[in-house]
Amino acid sequence: MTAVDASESPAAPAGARSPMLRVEQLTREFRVAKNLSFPAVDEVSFTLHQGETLSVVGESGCGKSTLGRCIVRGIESSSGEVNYTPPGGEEVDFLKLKGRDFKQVRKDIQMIFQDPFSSLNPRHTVFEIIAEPLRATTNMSKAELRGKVREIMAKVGLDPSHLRRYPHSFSGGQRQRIGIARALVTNPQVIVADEAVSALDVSIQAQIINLLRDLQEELGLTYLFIAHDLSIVEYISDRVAVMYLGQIVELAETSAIFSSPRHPYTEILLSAVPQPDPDVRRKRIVPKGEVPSPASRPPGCLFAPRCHYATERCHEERPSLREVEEGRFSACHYAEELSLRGLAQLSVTAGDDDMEAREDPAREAEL
Ligand SMILES: Nc1ncnc2c1ncn2[C@@H]1O[C@H](COP(=O)(O)OP(=O)(O)OP(=O)(O)O)[C@@H](O)[C@H]1O
Repeated sequence: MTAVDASESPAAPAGARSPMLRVEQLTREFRVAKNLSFPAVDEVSFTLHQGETLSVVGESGCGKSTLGRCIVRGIESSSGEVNYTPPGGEEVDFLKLKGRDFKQVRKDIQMIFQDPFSSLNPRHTVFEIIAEPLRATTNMSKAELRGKVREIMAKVGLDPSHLRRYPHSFSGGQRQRIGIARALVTNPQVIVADEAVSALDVSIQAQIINLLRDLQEELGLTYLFIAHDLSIVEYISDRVAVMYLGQIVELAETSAIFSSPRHPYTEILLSAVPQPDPDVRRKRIVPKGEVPSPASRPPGCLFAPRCHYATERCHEERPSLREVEEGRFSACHYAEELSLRGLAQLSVTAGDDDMEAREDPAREAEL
């Protein structure tokens, strides 16, 4: 388990914006057999600041969606806190709220889902879909609801006169705009966007990403952006959290993550990102072995069985997520040594041999 003291919860560097969502030791276990459960989200702690975009990345199954759904209370958490500070208000633990207090904060924390095809009820009109969160959290009259829905449709680039249409008459991009309108209709502060563009064509992805950025600027939104496309993440994020087997293994500002990762898993993820410059290509680092089953977790560092740099210590002692530099957090015993290498040293010009890192004796000797 990652042991993160609440006082060292990963936060942005000093001078950054005020904390809006403080996630503390959030855990969600799933039962896979009668006496066997595993933490899909494992004592995750981080702070989301007002107006920032924090992206959560990691390979399929690492717990990104479960984390997002726990934060918006789409599913119950097993333990932990989601402390929310409304603008000008007092911090509350969203997970503990009930009744009117719950509804009040529910309006402020909304989610955009991945698939605009399956997440919209095909039997409901656009009006019914977008108005639903308002119906659940307010007592607005039908006329008020209609006015609000029209207003938000226009804001996300939909024609307000289409509010009686059904989802099937819209394209993928337009459907995602409907999903965004539904998330925005309650005037939220925090949006959890779970793979919000990955089901869309590339040209449409750019439009939706730019819409999200424009809305953030106009409305002062705070985003938790769950994604696996690192090119989009680099473009959209202020900070990036890297997840592996339910835990955050690295968290830092975007430029720091992309220029000099401080965790071997981040290094591997980045080595797979296509380079825009055809004369420069990165060595693709191939992790050892398979992703371990989430239910059979190794005793030491969770990544050690696949890590090219793992030592005996890594197999025995679980590293906690610690601040290795101001605003930079890594759960690697050797994070400081990694900083000396980083991906800059892995860049090679086209034509060089594309070796796996484990075959490079010089790299192995560095540890
Ligand atoms: N309802 C469930 N019951 C049991 N296990 C689940 C359930 N939902 C998710 N899991 C498991 O929890 C782990 C995390 O899943 P999750 O969907 O959060 O990962 P992810 O990183 O979002 O993956 P993807 O990018 O593929 O959506 C996986 O091992 C998944 O199989």
